[in-house]
Amino acid sequence: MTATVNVYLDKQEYGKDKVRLLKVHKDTNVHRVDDLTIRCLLSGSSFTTSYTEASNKAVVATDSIKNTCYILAKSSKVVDTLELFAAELANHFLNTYGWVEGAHVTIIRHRWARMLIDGKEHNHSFWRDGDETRQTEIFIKRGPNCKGRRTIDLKSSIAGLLVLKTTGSSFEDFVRDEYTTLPEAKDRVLSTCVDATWEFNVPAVDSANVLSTLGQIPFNTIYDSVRDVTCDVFAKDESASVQATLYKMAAKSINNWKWLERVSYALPNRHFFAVDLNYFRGTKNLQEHADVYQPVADPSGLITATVARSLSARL
Ligand SMILES: O=c1[nH]c(=O)c2[nH]c(=O)[nH]c2[nH]1
Repeated sequence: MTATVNVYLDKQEYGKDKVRLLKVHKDTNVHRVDDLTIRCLLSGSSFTTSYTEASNKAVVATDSIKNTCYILAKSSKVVDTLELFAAELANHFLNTYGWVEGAHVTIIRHRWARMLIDGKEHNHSFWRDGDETRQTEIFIKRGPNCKGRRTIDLKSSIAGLLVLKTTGSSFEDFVRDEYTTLPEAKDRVLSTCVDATWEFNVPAVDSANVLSTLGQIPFNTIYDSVRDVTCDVFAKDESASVQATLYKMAAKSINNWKWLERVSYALPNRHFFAVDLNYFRGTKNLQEHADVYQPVADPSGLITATVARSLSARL
């Protein structure tokens, strides 16, 4: 006889993923678009029996969750501010279904840049100018003791911003031992695909005040600013390493915005190695002679860090 192992449901969340939606803002004849991919996940102890006892009594169908995304996109005035639209969605599920304890919404916004036609920005034609996306993730929970309170975890990010600089980057003075083959580089190509995430400091609020509290945060300006800082520091820093440049980027955005608690970066170091052409008539292409490089897709370095506001800076 096999012994029965005691198990329990440790965690659960369910909902709809990859809800695709294009909102066209037609308030003037200069149309704007928000091309979104949405994930809405619900959680709470009432859903336990759907896993453990095959009871669907509490289950809001994921199909209804998908429909809700479209219905709110129709009525919402804030689709163009991802954080607020995500909050509207999460709030809707908590307000509509009293047994939902947590609503977790992630939205990805895909890029559409306005076309330049005859030298002018076109009113209603767009092109995809890169794979970079803007994202936000909000998790609103009913207060554990006070059901009318809401705690809000909110972070936003830029993913897939591909950048490259051809000088102003070195990597020297690292550990040299029997495992080392990498030469010191006084001047190298630096390229990375930026993932940057900034976490907001949002106080717990009454359910009625979720949207008005969040409405005070200039989310779109913060997004533009973090993106600008990322590019500005990348371009201007005389980089000693990806680590050192990353830290400057993150620290600058925390300094710029009182709302930001933590800023994280994940920066793959997409290597470009100077090709040794010495075999061909002694051609010089290493160190200060380098101008022909081989991009190496794999493996890449991966440098990650989170920089947080220190307690003294909060006072
Ligand atoms: O900026 C860098 N950081 C590293 O840790 C590292 N390691 C390496 O091989 N090249 C680099 N570059």
